[in-house]
Amino acid sequence: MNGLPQSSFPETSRHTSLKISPPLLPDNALGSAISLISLFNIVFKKLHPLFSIDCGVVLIYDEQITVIQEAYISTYLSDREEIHTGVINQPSELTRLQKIIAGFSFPVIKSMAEWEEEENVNHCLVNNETHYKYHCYIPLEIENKILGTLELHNNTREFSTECLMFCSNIADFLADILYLQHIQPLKPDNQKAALTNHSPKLTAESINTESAPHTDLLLKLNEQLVQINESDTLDNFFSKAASLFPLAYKKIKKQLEEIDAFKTQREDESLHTLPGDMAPGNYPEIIGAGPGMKKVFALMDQVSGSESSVLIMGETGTGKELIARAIHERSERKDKTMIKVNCAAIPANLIESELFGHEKGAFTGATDRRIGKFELADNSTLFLDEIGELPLDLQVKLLRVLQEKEIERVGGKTTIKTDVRIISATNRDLFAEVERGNFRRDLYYRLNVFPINLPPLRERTEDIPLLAAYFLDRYCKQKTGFTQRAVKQMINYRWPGNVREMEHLIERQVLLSTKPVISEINIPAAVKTIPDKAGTPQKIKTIEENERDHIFAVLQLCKGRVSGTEGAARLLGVPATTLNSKIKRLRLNKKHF
Ligand SMILES: Nc1ncnc2c1ncn2[C@@H]1O[C@H](COP(=O)(O)OP(=O)(O)OP(=O)(O)O)[C@@H](O)[C@H]1O
Repeated sequence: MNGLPQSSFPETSRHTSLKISPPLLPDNALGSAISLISLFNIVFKKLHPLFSIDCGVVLIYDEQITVIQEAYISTYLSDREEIHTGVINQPSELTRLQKIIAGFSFPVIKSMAEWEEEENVNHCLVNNETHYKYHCYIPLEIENKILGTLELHNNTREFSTECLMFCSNIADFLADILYLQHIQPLKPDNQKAALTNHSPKLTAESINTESAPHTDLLLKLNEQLVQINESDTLDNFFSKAASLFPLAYKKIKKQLEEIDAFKTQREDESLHTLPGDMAPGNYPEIIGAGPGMKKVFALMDQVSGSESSVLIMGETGTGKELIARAIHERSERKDKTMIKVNCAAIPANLIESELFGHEKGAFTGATDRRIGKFELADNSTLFLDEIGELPLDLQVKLLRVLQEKEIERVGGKTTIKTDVRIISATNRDLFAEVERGNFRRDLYYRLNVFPINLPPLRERTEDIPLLAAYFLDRYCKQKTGFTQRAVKQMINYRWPGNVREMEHLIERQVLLSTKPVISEINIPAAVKTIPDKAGTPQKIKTIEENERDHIFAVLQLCKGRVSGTEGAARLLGVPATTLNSKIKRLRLNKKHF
């Protein structure tokens, strides 16, 4: 504002938070100054982070547009990260440049270069040493009458169409309020008509002045605003403003909501960055930095070096096997491979031979001697996965082996000494199974020397971004990351299949997404579940899924062999050709066995 005296820019308030500063009460107690500046501050604070506007000015002209009656200036001080607001309430005559600006009857964007070319001078604010490079002027207009101008100035960033659109709406609200406050007191009868005629958006009801002269409204406004103090929040301010200017408030609120929504959308589309202080600890292959996993890591530290039996409990896919392997690999037994038995995947009639081995001819089909998993795990660790599925008769045998530390092969006559450390895992509530009589109490206590509970993924959402980044890196080195939206989607999902489900989802997402950043996650629709024996919800599998899982388990047991006496076809009771075509149809891959 060239020509405005520097002394007429008193420093009124500094805003660093969402609190409203005490309202300025000028000598003439202009209610309008207070309300407009408060609104202007709020609006500018919202506009600044969104469009990087460095300076905003509201100029209010006199009736003839020859004098600036009032002006509010909000400047963003980047070095101090704060907004500084000034008010002018001494009328001053419009300069040549200001007359041009006041003559703009529609929004105008001008650069420093354009001003210099057209007027030989750039438009700059006298009290601000910055010569702004980009300018935007929006008339505050009601019914073709210019009441003032909303000016916006930027140092580095050009004004976008989006910004112009938003700010034009903001200018409309400011004009509404300006009009309301500067209207001359009218006779009550005329007032309603005048207000409705001038601005269809403002009704008599909106200012509730059916009989009172307009000055009453200003007094009321002043009274209310004086009550606004340091402790008032933005919401408080708005609820007070709402009672005074219901319609204008509604519009402004809508606009601010739109700005917020736009901001959220921009944030959602921005790249999610991981906090830097989440470096892996002792277990780089296990991702987790939240309190839940830290507790697990501390327990692992305590038990790894010992010989104690460990029972790992947790829902399916929470990483029980991963933890078991990590414990083994940090134990004295690490030089020998950990042996795994999945108690749920082996048919009941074969589990004994699987665990303890059999002699040749021990039963029909036992054409060779077979070494059991216990013998294989000698001087190593035996990982008994899904221990809750072990049939009761085998629970007795297992307990005896654990107590006596020796086994007998099925059909064998000699006992074999074994030195095996047991780590078992279950996704059932094993203690509840003991209470129900499905699991032997003595075996439970023998296995549960050192319990580790793995929290489900939905209870450690802080680990989700880390796990997502880890799997993205594993499945695709070319992709750079996820948007905030994608991370939010993952955090809000319940992950019934836990980390395994997440791993598969990201693997799939990598294939589906063509962009370098994964912007959206195809979260599965809610699946229906039925409780299993233990009451744990289980996904309802289709017949094909069930068939696939069963064939997969038997093939795993037979190490991928389909035909022959030790082949899966025989165990499943179908010809090898039938099994082969099923394997093909179900897209089972032999390389997995
Ligand atoms: N914290 C983790 N960090 C990295 N990968 C993990 C983590 N937890 C689980 N995974 C991965 O998720 C998948 C499932 O883990 P795992 O097989 O250990 O789960 P589980 O609890 O034993 O499952 P189930 O009960 O179904 O046998 C594996 O690929 C594993 O590597």
